[in-house]
Amino acid sequence: MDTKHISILGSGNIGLSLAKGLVKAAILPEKNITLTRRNVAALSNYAELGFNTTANNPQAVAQADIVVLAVLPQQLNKLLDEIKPQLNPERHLLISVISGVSCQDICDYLQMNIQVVRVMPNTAIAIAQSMTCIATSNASEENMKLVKDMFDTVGVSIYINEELMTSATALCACGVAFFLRSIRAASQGGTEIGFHAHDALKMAAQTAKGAADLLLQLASHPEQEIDKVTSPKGCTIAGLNEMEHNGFSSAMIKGIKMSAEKAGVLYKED
Ligand SMILES: NC(=O)C1=CN([C@@H]2O[C@H](COP(=O)(O)OP(=O)(O)OC[C@H]3O[C@@H](n4cnc5c(N)ncnc54)[C@H](O)[C@@H]3O)[C@@H](O)[C@H]2O)C=CC1
Ligand SMILES: O=C(O)[C@@H]1CCC=N1
Repeated sequence: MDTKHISILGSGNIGLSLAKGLVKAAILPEKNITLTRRNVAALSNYAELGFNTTANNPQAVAQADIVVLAVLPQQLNKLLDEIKPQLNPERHLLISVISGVSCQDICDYLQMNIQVVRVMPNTAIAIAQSMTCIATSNASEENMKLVKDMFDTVGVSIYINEELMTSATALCACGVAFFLRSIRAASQGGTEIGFHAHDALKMAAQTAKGAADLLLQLASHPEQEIDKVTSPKGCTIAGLNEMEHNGFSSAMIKGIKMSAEKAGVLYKED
C-alpha cells in the first residue's frame, strides 16, 4: 500500500486486532497507524511497539488518510460529533467496522457526503485469518479495491450487498465465538473420556482446523466429508445422531438468526 496513515478510532478488541493484522501483514508500519482510546494508558504496550497512541480523536483524524471507526454502535454519534470538524470528504476515506450502522446512517448523521466503506472482519484478523465482508453505498471502485486489497492481506475478503451486512456480522464476526464454544465443548467431552484438559483442547482445536481445511482445500460439502467418517453401525454416526437429537444443528441455526436480528438493531436500540 502507498504510504498512507490509518487512524483507528476506538482501539478495543477489534480495533487492536486490525492494527496487529496490518502490521503483521506488512501493509503499514506501526508509525503509520494511530490508535485512539479514551483511556490512552490502556494502549501503553502499543505505544512501546511504535504505534501512535492518543485520546485525541480530532488530532488522529487530522493525521490520517483512512479513518477506521471501531467504537460500539452506541458510542458512534458522540465520536462523529467530535471528529466532524476535522473530516474532509476530499481527503478522508471512512472505514466502519461498526455493526448495524449503514454507510447512509453515517453520512446522514454527519450531514456530509463522505465515502464510507463498511467492513465486517473478525478477531482472527490479528493472525491474518479473518473472513471479512465489505460493502458500500457510496465509495468509489478505486477505494473499494484499496480496502479489499488491504483486507485480503489479513485473511479472505468478499464484497457483499450492504443489506446483508448484519447477516455477515452474525455468521462471520460472531461466528468466531460460536466455533470457539463448540471447540471448547468438544474439549470438555474429551476430558470426560480421559484426556487432560490442555491435551483435549489442542486435540479438539486441531481436529476442527482439519475439518475446516477439508472443506476449504477440497472445495467439498460437509455432508460429503461426514459420509467418509461415519462407518456403518459405527461410533461416529452414533455420536452425531445423539447430538442432533439434542438439537445441535438447530441450536447453531437459531443462534445465528438471533445474532443477526440483534446486530440489526444495535444502533437503533440506543
Ligand atoms: N469484537 C469483534 O469481534 C467485532 C466487533 N465489531 C464491531 O466493532 C466495534 C467495536 O467492538 P469491540 O472492539 O468488540 O468493542 P470494545 O469495547 O472492545 O472496543 C471499543 C473501544 O472504543 C473505545 N471508545 C469508545 N468511545 C471512544 C471515543 N469517543 N474515542 C476513542 N475511543 C473510544 C472504548 O474505550 C473501547 O476500547 C463494535 O461496533 C462492533 O460491532 C465488528 C466485527 C467484529
Ligand atoms: O458482539 C458484538 O456485538 C460484536 C459484533 C460482532 C462481533 N462482536
